[in-house]
Amino acid sequence: MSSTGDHTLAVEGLTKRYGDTVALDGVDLTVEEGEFVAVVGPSGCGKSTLLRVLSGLEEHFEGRAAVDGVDVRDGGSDAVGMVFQEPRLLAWADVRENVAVGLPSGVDRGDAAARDRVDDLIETVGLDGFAGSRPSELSGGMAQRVSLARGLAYRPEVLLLDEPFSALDQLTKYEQQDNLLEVWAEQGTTIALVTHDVEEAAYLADRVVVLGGQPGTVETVVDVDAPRPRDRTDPELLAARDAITDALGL
Ligand SMILES: Nc1ncnc2c1ncn2[C@@H]1O[C@H](COP(=O)(O)OP(=O)(O)OP(=O)(O)O)[C@@H](O)[C@H]1O
Repeated sequence: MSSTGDHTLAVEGLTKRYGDTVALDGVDLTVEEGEFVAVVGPSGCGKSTLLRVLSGLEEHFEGRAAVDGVDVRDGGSDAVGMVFQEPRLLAWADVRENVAVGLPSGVDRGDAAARDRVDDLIETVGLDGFAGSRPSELSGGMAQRVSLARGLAYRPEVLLLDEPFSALDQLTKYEQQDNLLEVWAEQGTTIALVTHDVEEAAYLADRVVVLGGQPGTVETVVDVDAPRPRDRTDPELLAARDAITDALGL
């Protein structure tokens, strides 16, 4: 993938209503090219809604949302990839086919390089040996990793991730977080990641946006200054976690 856009995310005065429910209320957020931003907040504060607006899935909202320099209402940019909270796999297709769906259009899926790319991704997410399995044969955590591999297959320049590791056990979660950091470092991807996990947010992100309450507004933004590659026990990470936890009122 390569786009002519600026690989940024920009939201200004974003208000999103569902009937009488105000999901987001006047949210401003900018993510610079190559930056990794995490969004945390209590259940129902509008985190998924924010990603849905950015990915062009919501038509009706107030304010402005642009991805890769393109207003989402103008069709958005094809440099954007999204990994949804639920894996949304094709039930009739095996793991290999589900991952291949994520390859950019125009790529011949039968091509040797494309097959290698898919196999590499399956290995990266720790599912070698399951390439021929159907979604019904996978655990929730395995299905979530297929979904992540599908999102990465596209090599998006801007990646929107909605709780991509929520169904994983702790060890697998750590492995997948580190894999994502490798992809991010190699490809210079701009990432916005929604998570409930404060430790995950602090470990992965350059900045953590804390959304508060219902409706969702930006409560505070915590800069995570710990050097990379990060050590999970770095005192700066622990301090960032405390700042996020305080902002969440936990
Ligand atoms: N399609 C919809 N129709 C009606 N209300 C909706 C819809 N989608 C979201 N909402 C409401 O908007 C608010 C924000 O929802 P959203 O899913 O964005 O929150 P969230 O922070 O991602 O929650 P969670 O952490 O539980 O996933 C909630 O009150 C929710 O009930």
